[in-house]
Amino acid sequence: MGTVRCEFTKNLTSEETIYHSKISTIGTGSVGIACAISILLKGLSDELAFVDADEGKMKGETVDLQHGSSFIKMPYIVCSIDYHVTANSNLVIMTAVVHPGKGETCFDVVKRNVSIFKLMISNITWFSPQCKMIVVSNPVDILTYVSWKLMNIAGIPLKDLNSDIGTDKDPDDWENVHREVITCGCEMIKMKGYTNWAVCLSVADLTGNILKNLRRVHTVSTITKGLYEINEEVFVSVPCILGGNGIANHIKIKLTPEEESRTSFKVI
Ligand SMILES: NC(=O)c1ccc[n+]([C@@H]2O[C@H](COP(=O)([O-])OP(=O)(O)OC[C@H]3O[C@@H](n4cnc5c(N)ncnc54)[C@H](O)[C@@H]3O)[C@@H](O)[C@H]2O)c1
Repeated sequence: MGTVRCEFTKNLTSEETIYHSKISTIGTGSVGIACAISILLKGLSDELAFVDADEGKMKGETVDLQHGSSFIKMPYIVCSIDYHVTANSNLVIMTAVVHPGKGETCFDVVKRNVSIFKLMISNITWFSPQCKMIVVSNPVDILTYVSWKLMNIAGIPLKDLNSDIGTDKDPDDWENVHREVITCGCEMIKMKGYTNWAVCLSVADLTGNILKNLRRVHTVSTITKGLYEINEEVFVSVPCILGGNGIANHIKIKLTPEEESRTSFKVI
């Protein structure tokens, strides 16, 4: 008498599974798990791997997801504190972060996060030298600003309808939108302690563009040395063409002298 499996089916082909779009998420906190769910619900991955330093939490999240895997039609969800589990990923999403300990200054925490980041990068590239990476961990970039003259609805520039848009003279006070973009993250953190859904749904959108090589335009934070008179290696959110090779092109926006002056800053 053979195993139940042998009695139940007759095997015709190799059982070895070939995966086509493996995604790994480093960090299984509120952002890592929301990214995973957003990606799974879009059916973008056929293998998902998690790495986190907190083994108990990581295993708990993984088993919880595995229990629901029949509803998302993606059975292969694995985890480990060791990066070998990420081997041959097409895409790796970095969400790991450490928070300030008692008496730690902001600079202490930044230093610790930089060391973690370096370790993550070396491990990820060792096991998946060809992968693309999306970094969600903060600080993502040091500067976000709106370029009003390019804002349009159905191709009609809002600046043509209201030449004072975004200025002190604007009767509609559109500058308030700019202020809200800058402050809404902090407001949400005051309300729920963290933010995750909007950013992770956006990460899933970027993931689809990369895995399907859609070459769509997204505003993402990228190195901008040489653009807009920026002479240092700083990351700034600018519109980019995103495809299978990651960021393929910057879109060169024509800035007014006033907008360009906002890009001049000192790197400390
Ligand atoms: N870009 C955005 O718009 C945006 C939005 C929300 C959050 N974030 C950022 O995303 C990051 C994650 O946020 P979160 O709410 O998920 O935090 P979290 O504290 O819930 O999760 C972080 C996870 O990282 C893990 N971790 C810590 N050190 C690690 C290491 N060395 N190796 C592997 N895992 C490690 C922790 O165990 C934890 O599970 C933060 O930097 C946050 O500021 C960015």
